[in-house]
Amino acid sequence: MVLAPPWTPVNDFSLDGAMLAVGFLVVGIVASFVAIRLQRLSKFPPPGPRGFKQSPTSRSIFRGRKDIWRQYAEWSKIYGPVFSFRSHRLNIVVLNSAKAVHDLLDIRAKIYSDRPYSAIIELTNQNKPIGRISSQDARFATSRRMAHEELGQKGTLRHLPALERHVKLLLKSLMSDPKHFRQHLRLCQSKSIMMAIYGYPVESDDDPYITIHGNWFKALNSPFLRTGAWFIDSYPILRYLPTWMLGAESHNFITERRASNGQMMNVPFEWTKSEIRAGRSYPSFVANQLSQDNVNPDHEESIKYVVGAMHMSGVDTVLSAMLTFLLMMMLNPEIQKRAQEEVDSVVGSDRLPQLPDRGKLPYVGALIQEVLRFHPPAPLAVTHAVTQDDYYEDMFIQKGSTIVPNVWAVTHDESTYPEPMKFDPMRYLDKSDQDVKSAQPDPRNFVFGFGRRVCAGMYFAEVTLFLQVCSILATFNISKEINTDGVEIIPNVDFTGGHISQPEDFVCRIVPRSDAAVDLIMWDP
Ligand code: HEM
Repeated sequence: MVLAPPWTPVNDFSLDGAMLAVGFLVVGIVASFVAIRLQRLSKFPPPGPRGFKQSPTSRSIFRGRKDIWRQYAEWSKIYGPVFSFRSHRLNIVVLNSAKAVHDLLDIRAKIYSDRPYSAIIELTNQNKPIGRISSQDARFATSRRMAHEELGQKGTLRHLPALERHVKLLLKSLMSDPKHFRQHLRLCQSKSIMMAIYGYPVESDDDPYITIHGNWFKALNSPFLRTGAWFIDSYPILRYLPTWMLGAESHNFITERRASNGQMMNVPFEWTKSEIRAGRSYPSFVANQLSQDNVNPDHEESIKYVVGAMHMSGVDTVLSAMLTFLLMMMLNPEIQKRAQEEVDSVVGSDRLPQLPDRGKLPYVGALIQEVLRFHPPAPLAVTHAVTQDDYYEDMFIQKGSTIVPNVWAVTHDESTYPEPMKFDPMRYLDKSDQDVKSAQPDPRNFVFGFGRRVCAGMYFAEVTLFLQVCSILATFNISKEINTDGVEIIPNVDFTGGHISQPEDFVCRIVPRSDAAVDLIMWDP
């Protein structure tokens, strides 16, 4: 006799079915729970100061601390080289190491070369110049090509005689009125930029274009324009409200900034057009581009926004490096002397340095690299944005995140640049033939930005820097100023905040090196 198992149900089929269904349900619930957990786990953003939201405290960080790059570098010691935080709805990812900036902004440039959308930038009409347009906009590639054509290596060389003339005038001003070196350096760079891009001859500090640019720059560096500082960048719908509803301070800022951007873009551009119509134009960037066939209104607008960005970016960046150069020469007389000896041995004393000397002056080249490393003119470069979801070392970086390259942290990373606060051009020179690897990475790979957004005026910047630095070394000694008690004034090594950071005001003595140097400065061929 075969006994049925005691647990055999009367109705086999329905009980099995019910149990199976319950089983599937349980497995399904567990599986989806695990899947959701796994997905959440795998979508962990880079670590960072969580709960750091836009609050009165964070507002003071964004708007208060001037050297925010140092704040970020301190956070990177806690959270790692890639950290993130939120400001309202903005995801902000800060990159603090050479590896991270290279891996993401150079190697993955295809998706990391956009600019973050910003309602405040749009409201202030700053969204059209090349520095702000999206990498996905059709005008981006043509604008970059145009900039390369006009102020790349070949294009810059066309302006060399004008650049040398402006440096000569700079030397004359430094000799006759050394105390106002900041104004003279600024004027020299403004002359060079305005001539190269608009063909406009800036005559003096009182020139109306110098004033327009000066006002524009002050606002650029205002804490108002710091990444994450604006509530409406997180809630762009608010940009449709009348601006007075954002408060009097914001309303005034937006109104003034809009007018200032308009002036920067339109006034010099219209001046060049009128010169062309009158048949008198220097072969500037604008004149060259407008003289091409088939320039339609769209193309004309692109030209206007490329040169506008070059004007905006090209003056105070170089000025920053030149001021850091003077400060470092004053504080490091032995480095100054060594550089002067190199210039003397290559250039001699009967002419000023010229561009072809550059390759024969390795120490001066290294000195300029060290100036750029010691204080990058744009310590946080310009923010990028990522155009699709991405992972980096298991961290999830959400599409649209704002990416902040902390250039200052990279150039002050002890593992790459030992004793980062020491000014030492020898970092880039091989100490001996056997010790080739001792040379540290060229900071120009970081300070001029990354990937498809790398500085569009890099070559022009390097040429103007070389001519100014080298000509000053050839003709002047820079030393500490003496106060009325006969005591040397030791300057603070301190820098302004903002997108483009420069040494805070300081004093120094700038004296011609010899009678021969005076003759050289005064001699007009
Ligand atoms: C020492 C001098 C300079 C430094 C350190 C510097 C640095 C930079 C940096 C960090 C960026 C952002 C790159 C990025 O987003 O990754 C940039 C962009 C730019 N720079 Fe420079 N710059 C200098 C001089 C100049 C000069 C002289 C010009 C013009 C003649 C210029 C024109 C531009 C333009 C147009 C952009 C925007 C490029 C874009 O968004 O596609 N810069 N620069």
